Amino acid sequence: MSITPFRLLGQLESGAPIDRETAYRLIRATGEEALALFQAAATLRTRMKGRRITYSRKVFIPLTNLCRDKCAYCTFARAPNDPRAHTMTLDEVLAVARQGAAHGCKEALFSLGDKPEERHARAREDLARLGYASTFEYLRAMAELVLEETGLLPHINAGILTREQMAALRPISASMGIMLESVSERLLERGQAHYGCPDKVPAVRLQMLREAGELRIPFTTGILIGIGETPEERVDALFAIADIHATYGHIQEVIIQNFRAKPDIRFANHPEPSAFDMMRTIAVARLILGGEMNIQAPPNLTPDAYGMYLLAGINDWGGVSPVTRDHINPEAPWPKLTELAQVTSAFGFSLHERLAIYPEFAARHEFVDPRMRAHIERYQHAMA
Ligand SMILES: O=c1nc2n(C[C@H](O)[C@H](O)[C@H](O)CO)c3cc(O)ccc3cc-2c(=O)[nH]1
Ligand SMILES: C[C@H]1O[C@@H](n2cnc3c(N)ncnc32)[C@H](O)[C@@H]1O
Ligand code: MET
Ligand code: SF4
Repeated sequence: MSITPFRLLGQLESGAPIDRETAYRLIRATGEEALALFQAAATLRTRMKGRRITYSRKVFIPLTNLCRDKCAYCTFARAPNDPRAHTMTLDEVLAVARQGAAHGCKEALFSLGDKPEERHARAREDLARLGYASTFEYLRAMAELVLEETGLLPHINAGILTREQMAALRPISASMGIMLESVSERLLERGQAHYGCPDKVPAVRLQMLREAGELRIPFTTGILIGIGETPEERVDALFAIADIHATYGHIQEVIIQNFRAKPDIRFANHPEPSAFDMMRTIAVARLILGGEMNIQAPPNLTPDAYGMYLLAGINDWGGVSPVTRDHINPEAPWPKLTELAQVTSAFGFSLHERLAIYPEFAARHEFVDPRMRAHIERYQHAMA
C-alpha cells in the first residue's frame, strides 16, 4: 500500500509528527510518492522558515590532520609519515584567521583529527614543539587567540570531547558540533567505514550530544550518507537526533552530507549516493525534525544539482568560504557566493548570511556564554 500524495499532505496539515514506519517507507519513495514527500517537506520548511536560505561565511582551520581514527571515507587524516601530515603553527592559524576577517568571514571552523597524540608519537612531538601537552589544550589556546585577535567566532568540530573539555571551550566558541555520522554498529566491523575508529562508536557520539545539551551549547550534528548504512539506519539516526533534541533543545542545525569518493581513501571504489537519495533523506529529515530545525546540505558536494535540495526542504547551505578550501573534500570547490545567490534565487529563495550561532539561539541567554555575548552582538549590529 502506498501513501497517496493526498494522504501525506493531509497528515502534515494535521500537524501530526511522522512515525518511524512511515519514515522507513518514505526514504525509499519513488515516482509520485517521492514528489509528494518533497512537497510535504518543502511546504513544512517554508511554513516555518519562509523563503530565507542561510549560509555562514567562514574560514576553515585544520589545526592538525593527524588522527587516531581511520574512517574509510576520510582523505583529511594523514599518516604520520605522510609528507602532507601537518599541525598548524600559531602563526599559520593567525594568518588564516586574519585573511578570513579581511574577506568578511565571521566564523572560524576548527575541524581537526581526533586525539592524535593517543596513537601517534609524531603528534606528541608536534604538540611538544608548540608547547602543549594535548590537542585539546592547543585547540583551546588557538580558539581563544583567534577570538581575541580577530573577533572571528570559533565553531569547534574536533571529534569526541569530554564534558569538562566542552565546558572549557564554551566561553571561547559560539557553537560546537560533531556529525553523528550513523547509528549503525555494523559500520565498526572489519572492512566497514568505521573499522578502527574508537571515536565513531554511535553510543559515544550520542553521549557527547547529550552532554552538550546539558551544557547548553548550541550544537551542530548530522549524518553522512552512503557509507554502508541502510536507508532504515538513516531514519534511525535522524530519530536518535530528534529524541535528544526533544530532551535538551540545543541542536541548532542538522547536516545531511553525501559521501564523496576520492582516490586515496579505503572507500575509493565505494559507490556515492545519488542526488535523489540526498533529496529523499533531506525530506525525511525535515518531516522527522520538524519545521523549526535548521536543515543543512553542502552545495559543493553536488555542484550540478544542489539547487534541488531546496525543493526537498533544506534552509541552510552551511559554511562557505571565500578564502579556504573544504579540507574534508579538497577536490570540491565552494561555489562563489554570487553563484550560490543566483542558484538560490532561481529556485525562488533568497540568500542571507548568518553567524555560527543561529539568531534563535543567540537570543537566548542560556545558550550564550557571558564572555561570547559582546563578540556575537558586534557582528549582529554590523549585519542588521
Ligand atoms: O567545510 C565544511 N564544514 C563542515 N562543518 C562546518 C559547517 O559547514 C558550518 O560552517 C558550521 O557548522 C556553522 O554552521 C561541520 C561542522 C560540524 O559541526 C560538523 C561537521 C561539519 C562538516 C563540515 C565539512 O565537511 N566541511
Ligand atoms: C567533517 C565531516 O566530514 C564528513 N566527511 C568525511 N569524509 C567525507 C567524504 N569523503 N565525503 C563527504 N563527507 C565526508 C564526515 O561526516 C565528518 O564528520
Ligand atoms: N575528526 C572529527 C570527526 O570526524 C572532526 C571532523 S573530520 C576532520 O568527528
Ligand atoms: S573523519 Fe575525522 S575522525 Fe575520521 S579519520 Fe577523518 S579526521 Fe579522523
